[in-house]
Amino acid sequence: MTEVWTTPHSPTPVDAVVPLPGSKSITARALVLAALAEGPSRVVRPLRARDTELMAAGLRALGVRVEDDGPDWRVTPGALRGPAEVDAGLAGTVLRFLPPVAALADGPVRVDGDPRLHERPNAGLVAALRDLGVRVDDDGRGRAPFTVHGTGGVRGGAVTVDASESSQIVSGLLLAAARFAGGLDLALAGGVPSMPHVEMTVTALREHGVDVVATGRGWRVAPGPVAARDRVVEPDLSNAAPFLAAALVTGGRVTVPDWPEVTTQPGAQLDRLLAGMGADVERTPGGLRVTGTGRIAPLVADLHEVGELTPVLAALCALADGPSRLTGIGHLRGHETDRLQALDEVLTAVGARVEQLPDGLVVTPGPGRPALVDSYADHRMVHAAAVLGLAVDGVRVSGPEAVAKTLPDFRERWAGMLAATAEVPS
Ligand SMILES: O=C(O)C1=C[C@@H](OP(=O)(O)O)[C@@H](O)[C@H](O)C1
Ligand SMILES: C=C(OP(=O)(O)O)C(=O)O
Repeated sequence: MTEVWTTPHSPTPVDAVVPLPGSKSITARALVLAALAEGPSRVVRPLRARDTELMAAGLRALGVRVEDDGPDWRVTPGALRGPAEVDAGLAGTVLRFLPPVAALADGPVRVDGDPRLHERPNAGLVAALRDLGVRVDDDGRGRAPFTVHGTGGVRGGAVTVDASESSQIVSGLLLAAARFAGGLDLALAGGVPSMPHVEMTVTALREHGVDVVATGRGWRVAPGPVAARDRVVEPDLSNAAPFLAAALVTGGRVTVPDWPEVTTQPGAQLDRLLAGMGADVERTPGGLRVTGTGRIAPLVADLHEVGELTPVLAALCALADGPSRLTGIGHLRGHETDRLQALDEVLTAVGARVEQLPDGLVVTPGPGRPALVDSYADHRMVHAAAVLGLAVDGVRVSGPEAVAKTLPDFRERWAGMLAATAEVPS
């Protein structure tokens, strides 16, 4: 039977400190680079959630030792081997980061996952691997399931890549590129969304001693060793979005500790975006503090670079005091679900008016009404429903367990944030 979560309604202002576990994106890169490195290393304070556990399991299937060390991971690289099966679940990171690693293995590696994974775009990655001399058997559209026929090495060299549907195609190729015989000279065939995530990849590579330069057309990675390096993972700033949004919705205050001073995480842009929607945003010694002012201003923004923040921002837009326009996010149709369609359905169900654009959404708030909405197996749609439920009594969401993808105890943390509110003396 499908589980249904009645999201808590909170007419009182929240006042909470909400620590968050590690970044999904940084954990994924740390695991892959540790697996390709010259020697053993540790990933400290990694995210332990479905996506990152699948990444660890996928690397183990390829012959890498990834062992628990308390909450941390100890990674010992080994000869990459096939035949192997990689379960990518619904993780774009596993789908796009492991095939280039699999190409270095000495046998066939089959990549499969959830039914929705079969719909996630990947043609640019498969075409690039083929251009680099790797044999890949696929459905003709580059989508999972497919088999990468590793031969123990990749020629590498120059390649032009279509990454217009996902930046992860670029990141996946760059992460493994130092281990290609000729390195990689990657030129983009067109635009690429989520540039901060590509910068995160480039930064991580440099931290592992890899020589990577921007060329104007793309990036060039020199062949060479990947240095082993212990890495401490920053908190996941994208997962901070619903909690910080709660401060705006309730006119309260939420602090996320350990907010990094400098980071490539796209969630860092929440300070600017939430301030633009009317919040007071301060960096304090205790972390990033967002205080609601009682007003939620509409948002007109191009979210091309920070697409994964869209579900929570769109939920805020449905509660704002005027129409919002979010653009640059056509690629969200290929995320965990078609997020533009899903947001249209959910926001409409709770009373907003939504117009879908080819690359975005126009959201016009309306009187809130209770609704049963779907999670679409998408963690961030559950976050969006939770934000809506603070303001609109009676928002229920079916399939809330989707949060396991990046924040398995989301509901407990959400309840904890609201309980902290109740403890505040009046
Ligand atoms: O590299 C990464 O870790 C990610 C890149 C982005 O993917 P897209 O470029 O496909 O949007 C982002 O949405 C995803 O959540 C994580
Ligand atoms: C798009 C997302 O995930 P994935 O890494 O599976 O693409 C996301 O977490 O918002």
